[in-house]
Amino acid sequence: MLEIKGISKTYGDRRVLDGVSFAVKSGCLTGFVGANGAGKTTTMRSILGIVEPEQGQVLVDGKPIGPRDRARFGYMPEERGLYAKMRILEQVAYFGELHGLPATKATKNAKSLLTELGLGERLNDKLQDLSLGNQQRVQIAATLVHEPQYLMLDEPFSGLDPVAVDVVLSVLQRFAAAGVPVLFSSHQLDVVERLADDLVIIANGQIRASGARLELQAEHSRGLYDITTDGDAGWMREAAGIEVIDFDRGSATVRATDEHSIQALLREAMNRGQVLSFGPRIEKLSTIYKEVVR
Ligand SMILES: Nc1ncnc2c1ncn2[C@@H]1O[C@H](COP(=O)(O)OP(=O)(O)OP(=O)(O)O)[C@@H](O)[C@H]1O
Repeated sequence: MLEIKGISKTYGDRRVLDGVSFAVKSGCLTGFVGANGAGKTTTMRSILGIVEPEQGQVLVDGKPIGPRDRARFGYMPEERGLYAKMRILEQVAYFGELHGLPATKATKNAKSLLTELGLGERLNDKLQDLSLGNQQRVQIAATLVHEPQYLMLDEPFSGLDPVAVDVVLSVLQRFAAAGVPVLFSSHQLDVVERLADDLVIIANGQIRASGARLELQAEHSRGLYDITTDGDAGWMREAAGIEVIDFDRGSATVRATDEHSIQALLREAMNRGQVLSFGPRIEKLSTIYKEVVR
């Protein structure tokens, strides 16, 4: 497990990280979400020791992180740094060797990762001859080639088509399943909602929410229901203990103050006509995000 405890960083008179604390659990994909400039990259750089925070510490399995731990990290920075004219297999293997792998092992890992990422037919192509999405896959292979035991990726899914997102996801899940803590930042909330086991939401250098995604969604969905009737649902606005959040003719999203109010609403709806569908609503991450960063 990777723990970030009370990290603060100031540039000039701007505090860009303010007591940032969260954990990245082994075996989990943790999505790191925040607006531009919220502090995601600075947090990742602090974990890696590229940025020196004034306060706070990073713990690896309960102990302060050291250079040996950092050598076992895989980090994919926001600024991609590959060689345009180098063949991709050679290039990924080279990154493996830079991390201390023997040449044969580096080539073996590079080949199997690139193949897993769907580039098995392109091993001898130069990077510059690949589409941007495929170049991104190569960058991911270069991040993973030395079999890192901790993973941090800045926007690994940006610019990928839906099939590529799934390919990269399955590779990251394989690492997570082997016990690797995986932290990835993303602006694509729909992608994070689908992929992340845990969530960390940062705004203005402060952590606004963190923990299991499903728990966070359940917490923000308490008392929320979707109901569709065959008539006009306008009467629900007057129902006791009910707040209508959204409304479109026969359909409404409501928040009930208690169990009794929602049961009464359902009975009344059935008295008035047909209830076509009814069920608890799980709040979307994009809505929760807007609520917690406000
Ligand atoms: N070396 C630096 N000197 C001065 N300010 C910096 C430096 N690095 C980052 N900042 C500032 O710190 C804040 C946080 O930046 P950071 O790159 O961590 O945000 P981010 O969440 O990664 O944003 P994005 O989603 O746009 O990548 C920003 O206001 C940025 O301008």
